Amino acid sequence: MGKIGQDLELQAMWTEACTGLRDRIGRNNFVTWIEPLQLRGVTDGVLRFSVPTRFLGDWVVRHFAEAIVQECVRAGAQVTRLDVALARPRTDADGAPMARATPAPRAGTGDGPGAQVDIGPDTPPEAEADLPSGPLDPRFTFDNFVVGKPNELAHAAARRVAEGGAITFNPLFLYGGVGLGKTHLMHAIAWELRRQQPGLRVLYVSAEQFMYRFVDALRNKQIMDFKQLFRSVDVLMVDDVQFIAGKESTQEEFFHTFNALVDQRKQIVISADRAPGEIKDLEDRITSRLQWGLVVDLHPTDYELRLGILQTKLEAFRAQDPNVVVAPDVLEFLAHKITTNVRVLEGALTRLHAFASLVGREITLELAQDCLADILRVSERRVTIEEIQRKVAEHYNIRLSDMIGPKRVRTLARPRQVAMYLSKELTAKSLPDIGRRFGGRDHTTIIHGVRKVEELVAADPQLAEDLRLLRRLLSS
Ligand SMILES: Nc1ncnc2c1ncn2[C@@H]1O[C@H](COP(=O)(O)OP(=O)(O)OP(=O)(O)O)[C@@H](O)[C@H]1O
Repeated sequence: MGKIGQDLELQAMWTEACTGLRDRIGRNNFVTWIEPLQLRGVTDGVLRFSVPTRFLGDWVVRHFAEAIVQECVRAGAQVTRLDVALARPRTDADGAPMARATPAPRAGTGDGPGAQVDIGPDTPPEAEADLPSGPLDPRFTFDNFVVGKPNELAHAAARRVAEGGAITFNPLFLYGGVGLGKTHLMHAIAWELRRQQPGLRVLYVSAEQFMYRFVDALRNKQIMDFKQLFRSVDVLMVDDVQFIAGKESTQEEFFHTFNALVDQRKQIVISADRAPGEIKDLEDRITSRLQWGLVVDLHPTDYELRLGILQTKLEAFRAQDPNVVVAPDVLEFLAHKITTNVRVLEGALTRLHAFASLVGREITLELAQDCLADILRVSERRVTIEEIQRKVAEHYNIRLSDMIGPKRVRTLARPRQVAMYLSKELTAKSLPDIGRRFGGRDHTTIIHGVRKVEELVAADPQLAEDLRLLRRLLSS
């Protein structure tokens, strides 16, 4: 048979094998991994493919070699293994075989039939040379992280991951309200891993960056580079994962990235503002994967932790400028008053420090109250609906998801109404806003809930006591 006849026969065989492969490994895998392969020929029982990237070649050999060989045999080819080489410009215009890459072929790690990857000169791909990680804040280290009861478990888990030893949980999922130290802990892990193992490929991105890079890659037809980058890291850290909720393609890509890394036993660290099960519009399969490892909650700060953070910060300021003197009762006062989040607490101290440097005298309680009047005013009424829901759920021993969910049984409905009532009383949110935070309920449901509690409380001393206790907890 002439060359053209052989080429046609080869093409027909490959088309048939592809049909089998699509059924066997699923459309997504097929489009991602098999479509970019170019069958160059068959020599001595070896299927020879060219691949656009080294990563794709490695991946195909590791995951699909057996399937490819079997489907080709089924389609009539007499082959026992495959060989992939990086695509190179052809050596002449009429399609002579492409030049083989220079170094000796490396044995593939593939399962099943023998496979070889010939991946060209031994230059690291871009992903290995320079990982485009999101910027890490130099202040966000373990040394600067103050540990207290509300965050001790999250801190211990982060430390464990930062040791970089055998993976004990994957992923580590850190969640908590605004400004409670999630990003700080993520950066601390990345710093520590980089310090201890400089060769480790640690990639930290916010979920937003993940999405924009994905969209960019799609637009610029560089999706394989994108996959290569995210699947070739040793540790992947994604901050604020709730951002991808409702964004279908990004979720899909995140899902595959996640699976690929877990398959390779690479560590993943995720943060979010709430527990996996409470992130609305996140696909179930992602929610369940996020729960595979260790899910840890950063609780709202308590007085002792806030005081500890203030003392640590003040020490840092004083190391730079020993003339700054802040009376001890000022820190206690701030730790009592500013309960919203650590970011606000830090902001208050920074302002005091700037003020003290300017006026050149000790910061007394009076001066602090003056200087921080606006922050203190806001703090006094800054309780969030999420905090209220969490505290009320804890108090009545129900799950937070049930507080927001649709079930109407009395044991859930009453705590829900209490939380609605407190949300109305302690926050400045409108009724429709509150409704949205309670699983998208209508504002009339909130009015009903508030009235119900008002009605009951007059006759039910236990409920009155519950409300008193909850108010105290929420304002401390
Ligand atoms: N335990 C802590 N010790 C020292 N600093 C802390 C601690 N917790 C939080 N901070 C500081 O509070 C600020 C806010 O923390 P961070 O940015 O980590 O919050 P976050 O939980 O990621 O919030 P967001 O949801 O807004 O992203 C940072 O400056 C961080 O250093």
